[in-house]
Amino acid sequence: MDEGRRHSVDIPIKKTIVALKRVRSLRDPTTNSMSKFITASDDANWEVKACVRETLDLGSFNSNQVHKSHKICLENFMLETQHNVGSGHASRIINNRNTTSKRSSVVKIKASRSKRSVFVRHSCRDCCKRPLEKVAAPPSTKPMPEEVDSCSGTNVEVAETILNAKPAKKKNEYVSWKKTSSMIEEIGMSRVGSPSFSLSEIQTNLSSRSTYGFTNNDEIDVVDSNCSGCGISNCWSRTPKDKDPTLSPDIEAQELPLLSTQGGVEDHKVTSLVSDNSKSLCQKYRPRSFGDLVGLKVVAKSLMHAISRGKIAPLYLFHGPRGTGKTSTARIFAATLNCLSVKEHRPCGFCRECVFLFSGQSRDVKELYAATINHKDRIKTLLKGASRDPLTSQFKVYIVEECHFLRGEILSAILNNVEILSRHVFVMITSDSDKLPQSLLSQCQRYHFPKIKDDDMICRLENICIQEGFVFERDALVFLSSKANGSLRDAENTLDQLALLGKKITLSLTHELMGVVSDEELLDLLYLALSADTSNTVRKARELMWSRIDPMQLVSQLAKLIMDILSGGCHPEFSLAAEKFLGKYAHCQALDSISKSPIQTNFICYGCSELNCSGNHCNRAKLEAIWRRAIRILQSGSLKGILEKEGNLSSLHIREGQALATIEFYNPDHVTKAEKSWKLIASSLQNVLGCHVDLRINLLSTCEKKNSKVRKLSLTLLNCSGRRQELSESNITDENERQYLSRKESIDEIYPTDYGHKFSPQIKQLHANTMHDSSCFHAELVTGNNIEEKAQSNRREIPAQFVQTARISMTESNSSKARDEIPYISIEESEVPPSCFSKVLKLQRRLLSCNASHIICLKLRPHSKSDFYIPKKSAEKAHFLTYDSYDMTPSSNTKSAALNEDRV
Ligand SMILES: Nc1ncnc2c1ncn2[C@@H]1O[C@H](COP(=O)(O)OP(=O)(O)OP(=O)(O)O)[C@@H](O)[C@H]1O
Ligand SMILES: [Zn+2]
Repeated sequence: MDEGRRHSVDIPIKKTIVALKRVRSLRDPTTNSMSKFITASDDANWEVKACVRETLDLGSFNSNQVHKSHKICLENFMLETQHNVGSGHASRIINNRNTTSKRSSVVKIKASRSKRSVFVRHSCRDCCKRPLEKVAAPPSTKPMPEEVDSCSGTNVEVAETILNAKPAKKKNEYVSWKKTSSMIEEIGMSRVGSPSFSLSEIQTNLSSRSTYGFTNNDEIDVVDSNCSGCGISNCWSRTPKDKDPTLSPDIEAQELPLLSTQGGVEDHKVTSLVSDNSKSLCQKYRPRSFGDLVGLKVVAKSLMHAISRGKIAPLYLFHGPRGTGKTSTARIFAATLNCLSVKEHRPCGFCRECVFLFSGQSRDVKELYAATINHKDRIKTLLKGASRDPLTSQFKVYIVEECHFLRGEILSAILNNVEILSRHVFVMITSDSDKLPQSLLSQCQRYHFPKIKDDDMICRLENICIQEGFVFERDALVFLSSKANGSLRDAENTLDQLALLGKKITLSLTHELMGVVSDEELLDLLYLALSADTSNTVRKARELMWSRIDPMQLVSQLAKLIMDILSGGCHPEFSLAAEKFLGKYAHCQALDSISKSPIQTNFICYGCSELNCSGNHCNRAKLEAIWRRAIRILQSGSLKGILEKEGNLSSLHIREGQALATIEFYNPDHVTKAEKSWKLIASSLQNVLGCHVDLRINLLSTCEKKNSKVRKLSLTLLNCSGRRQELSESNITDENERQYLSRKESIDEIYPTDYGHKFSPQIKQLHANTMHDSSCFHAELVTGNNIEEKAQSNRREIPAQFVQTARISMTESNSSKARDEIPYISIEESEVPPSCFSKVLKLQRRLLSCNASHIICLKLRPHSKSDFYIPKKSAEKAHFLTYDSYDMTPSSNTKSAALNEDRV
């Protein structure tokens, strides 16, 4: 359960090897601990002195079990390994669990995809014999040679390997030594020069064991060994498994915290003590309280509530991508379940249970790999052990890693027993929940661990950098996060590797380490390629490939960049590259065509069916990114300035290749300006979105600015293809808007000149007369000379109901009743997208039922003003007509409210 026990170091092997090749020559042994990487480096020199076993610890140690001299020893080892000094002479003996089966610590080196895990077990008999009190004692001041001597000749750690390569296929989850050795070779241990690490010896030792890792102990403890714990930070040995009577009270009395309750980077300081240098960042910053978890608020909250309300399920499933905190959360959960503190913040990190758990000494919390229990006998043993009451804790917790590897019968055994067991919790962990059978999924409480968002990751990395005293370029961290694919562990590991190069984390260094080309270079290449400069393109591409990058990587980066540019509107996280691209190469035709190519997907309002979207369910960041890009394309500086500072794209709906964009201002002057240039704005948005854009320009009152949730009462239907001036009670009350309205008395200001000609003088007059009349509705759904006629001719395309309703209104409007008392609706069916018919109907019905004083129908034929039909009497009361728009704006307060409540 402890750090070392599960995996002291999680290193993606390939990445590390590549990184180390680069890093090794540059590292500074006084500042950088390479110990954990040496394990994975293919040319590390393993000919070391006897004390190496202590220094080889890959960072697994108990944070309060530190020993300065061993740190020195470690540093010395670093030097020695580099200079190939000395030869190991400590004998290596495979830990035999059948002896005084005690703790050892395990280093797991993960080959992330292959699911192989390498466990390197270390134990140190001499060191381990030291009583624990020594552990907590001040760091030894003994000179290093004494330490070396004290360690020499002892039996030392040997590598043990479990390769769970394909356990699902293999019945025997323990892979043959052949595989083991090849794995060791793979991680660089083939270079072991000293007898202590000779493969043959390990082989002999390992092969002398019939099985690996398991004996018939009544409870399975994969990592037990015969080491009783030396208390040295760099030693992987552990204190005895049996409860050390001196430990718990002492620790409690000393109040030596292993972890914080508040979370945050600061707290880790406490835990790191002297041995920080040899810990990987992942270990050092492993979360130890719910507050430490990044990007897992919901999960943390839910688990905390479960505990505080005593609703503990017997079976949990934590699933999600790698490196997102599943194991850490499981440990925190287990710690909280058993924490003895009565205070609010749990796990406290101080109490006996917390200390035991986080130091890997808890006897009641066990972390198991599916492969290790994938055998009938073993699961039997495990369940037998589980059936006993917890030894010291409140709950026995079994954390089963990679549970998708569990065989059907094993899983059934667990599921059959899990309900019977009391005070036992199984936490199943998997990164591949698709492989899990339904039986498991339906029995457990599932928690999904999403990929960590880049922003969260950047924030975390920044904190770490500050805490570690790194000088960093934020762009480097942004880049790191973007490459981590949601895995915080990956990001931390890469940062760790970068830190080996020095305390300056720069973008260029990051690029180099990760073997990628910078955006700048990539854009240059893309520019060349798209501007048909073949020879230079080839030259540039060669240059890049010869310098450092793999051709496939280059192609993949290029493809991604192009995708980013194409999707820049919908994925603002990618827009950095796209922005550069557009800003720098706006003149390039080919690039223009890429960036302007239509985006077919409805990416703004996912499944949003609300037409008058307030923007709440649209992603604000995305809208902002689109808005920024649209502004940038504009030519006019003054318009740009106004839109940038005063304007806001509040919503965007894309349906069937048509977009409806709403932009908002708080000042009528800005609205006027925007209206005058609406064509420009619409076309720049069109460029960004790649589809036809209908624009709405809204004036918001200042009180709306204060409370952006308060929206005007308005209702918009379907895709507008024009603008709308919104007049509602909210803006009427505002002084600015009053001014705005009064200015609008001149009808020519209402519509820009392009459209002015489309309106007859009567219509214009009508607008002017009714502009401030808030007693009537305005509806404008429509165009067409003869709705009935059109309905007939298009009957097949228009749902019967729609036609019928249209007829009704037509009929009603033509009835003997005065037209000014009857809502009149006519419909230009050809312009109504079929998907919107039902909405037209709903609106229509609502209007009919709410006794609107007047509904004016404006038949619009954009190029023929004679087409306008306005019932004369209605016209007197008519309020406001937009054009060419399926749009209605209720302006009476009460009616507006009624309508709004019932929004389609
Ligand atoms: N949500 C997170 N909050 C804080 N740290 C995290 C988080 N996720 C990952 N880390 C960092 O990554 C390291 C590994 O996390 P952990 O082992 O919990 O991930 P995991 O999801 O269990 O991964 P895997 O599935 O590969 O076992 C932690 O030590 C921590 O430094
Ligand atoms: Zn506690």
